[in-house]
Amino acid sequence: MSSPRTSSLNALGLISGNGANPEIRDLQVDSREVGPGCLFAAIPGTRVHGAHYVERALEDGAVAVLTDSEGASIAGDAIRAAGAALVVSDTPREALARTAALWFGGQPAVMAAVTGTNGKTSVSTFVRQIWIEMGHAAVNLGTTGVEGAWTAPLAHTTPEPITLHRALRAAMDNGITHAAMEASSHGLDQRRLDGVTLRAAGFTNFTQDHLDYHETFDAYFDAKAGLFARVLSEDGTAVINIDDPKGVDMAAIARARGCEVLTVGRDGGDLHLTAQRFDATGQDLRFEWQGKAVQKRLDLIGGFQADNVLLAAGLVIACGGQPQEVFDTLPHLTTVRGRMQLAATRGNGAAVFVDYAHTPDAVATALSAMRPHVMGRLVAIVGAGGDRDRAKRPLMGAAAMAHADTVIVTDDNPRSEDPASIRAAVLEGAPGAIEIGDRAEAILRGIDLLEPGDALLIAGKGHETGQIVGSDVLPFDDAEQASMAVAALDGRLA
Ligand SMILES: CC(=O)N[C@H]1[C@@H](OP(=O)(O)OP(=O)(O)OC[C@H]2O[C@@H](n3ccc(=O)[nH]c3=O)[C@H](O)[C@@H]2O)O[C@H](CO)[C@@H](O)[C@@H]1O[C@H](C)C(=O)N[C@@H](C)C(=O)N[C@H](CCC(=O)O)C(=O)O
Ligand SMILES: Nc1ncnc2c1ncn2[C@@H]1O[C@H](COP(=O)(O)OP(=O)(O)OP(=O)(O)O)[C@@H](O)[C@H]1O
Ligand SMILES: N[C@H](CCC[C@H](N)C(=O)O)C(=O)O
Ligand SMILES: [Mg+2]
Repeated sequence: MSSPRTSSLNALGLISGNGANPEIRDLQVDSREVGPGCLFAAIPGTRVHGAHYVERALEDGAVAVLTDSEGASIAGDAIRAAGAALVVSDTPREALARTAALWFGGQPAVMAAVTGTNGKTSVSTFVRQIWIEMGHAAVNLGTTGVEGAWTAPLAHTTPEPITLHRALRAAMDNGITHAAMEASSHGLDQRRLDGVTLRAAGFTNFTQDHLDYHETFDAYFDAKAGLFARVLSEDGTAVINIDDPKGVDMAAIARARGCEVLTVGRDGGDLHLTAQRFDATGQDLRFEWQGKAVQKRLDLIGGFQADNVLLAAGLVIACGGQPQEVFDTLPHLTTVRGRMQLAATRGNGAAVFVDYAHTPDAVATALSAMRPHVMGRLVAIVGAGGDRDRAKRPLMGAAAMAHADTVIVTDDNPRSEDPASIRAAVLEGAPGAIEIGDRAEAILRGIDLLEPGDALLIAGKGHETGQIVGSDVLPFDDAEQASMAVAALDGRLA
């Protein structure tokens, strides 16, 4: 991966209060990673101010520190005593994002980002699939890592700017011309993608999640709105699901800045879904593009995937794709890993799906989306993550009870919390549900319940390959467990 080996502080757009302009050899946001010639970004965190680690960074060779006024008052003396440069910014996270963009000096030429409570991974994956079908070298970047014509693992949905721009530069160096990325609310709030140049930005929907971090719905909305109010430039296009009332607000925010807006929806819009017909393997869609009817096959389970696919098509069009060519790719789209993924089928024909629903709205959406594809009973396995929004737990239980015939409550990444108390919170909203803490056993029991025509949705972990208990990550893959359970049960019955 190529990036500049050195740059001066000023060439990175940063000015030191003492006029120093040292040669910069690396950027770091964590003092533990700092080495000689490094610019250390000492930013205020949720637990501690990074400025408390400046002395350690200076000892390890930092030659410049980017921070805010609070950081300057904590560490200014040490920085001056070491003769290092001190750059003070009111918005140090944004300054870091712009510095990282300049440092790595390149990204795929055509980029789109998508935000919303649910559907970001799905939409960005469909955008990538459409681009690839159209012959472009494309990737999507987010919860499932960098996927497509070039791949790399990522630890976060929207990585912090240094990791993000390193990945974008590496993608570009590997010939990638098109990239679709997820903009998480944490990422937007922390300005992680403020250095990315976007042709288009998309909005899926807005419901409850992450209130542990944002605290109020207003703060959560404002974080997401940052994509249209700040990150998308004025010559970019906002592609908005206007069925969600918050989409109408997002469109107004984008329009007020002079951005073009392309609307998508069932109630109307430039790209307007007018009819859907479901069968066992997918659905037929009828939609209108600027008033002209189009009909296409979609080999995807779940009515909501049509909303995601049309939003993706809108983003590709907003990035310059020719609409008819874009629509012709839709029958070739394939399941997004861990999203309404058919994981196994029992000998009696009953189907087992794995899905990443981990919010109340997603649980309701995923289960109700399965109904038209299922003739018999619908069984759901749900759980909620530890160290995450506690308020969503009973609501997830209630959503499962409202939309499935049988509900099993199990564990999903308890992290540092007591798994039994997380289950108890989910069960508050799901009285009468079956409680089975061990996820493998829950899957086995769920599959054992299936009769001909029934279906099971295993919600919450999707593509994940581990169960996080304490600080350990124990190997666990819902799809693999489902296949093993089907083999064990049908083998026994045969
Ligand atoms: C809650 C949250 O988002 N935290 C992010 C935040 O860390 P923080 O504010 O808690 O950091 P802190 O511990 O207070 O430390 C403050 C600063 O001191 C620095 N430090 C700390 C210790 C040390 O020894 N030396 C040092 O320099 C830290 O690097 C940090 O810059 O800033 C850090 C640096 O940018 C991020 O790495 C970190 O993400 C953590 C790892 C995280 O897990 N975030 C999750 C919740 C997240 O972002 N998830 C979203 C959404 C997922 C979804 O949509 O479902 C995602 O985009 O992945
Ligand atoms: N348009 C949608 N409306 C409602 N629910 C959806 C929609 N798209 C996906 N979902 C549900 O949300 C789950 C997660 O989807 P996806 O991974 O695409 O969302 P995400 O926004 O990327 O999530 P994360 O915040 O974890 O990154 C899916 O498995 C499905 O259950
Ligand atoms: N990436 C999201 C979703 C995780 C889904 C679920 N498996 C959980 O652990 O809560 C998060 O970290 O909140
Ligand atoms: Mg995602």
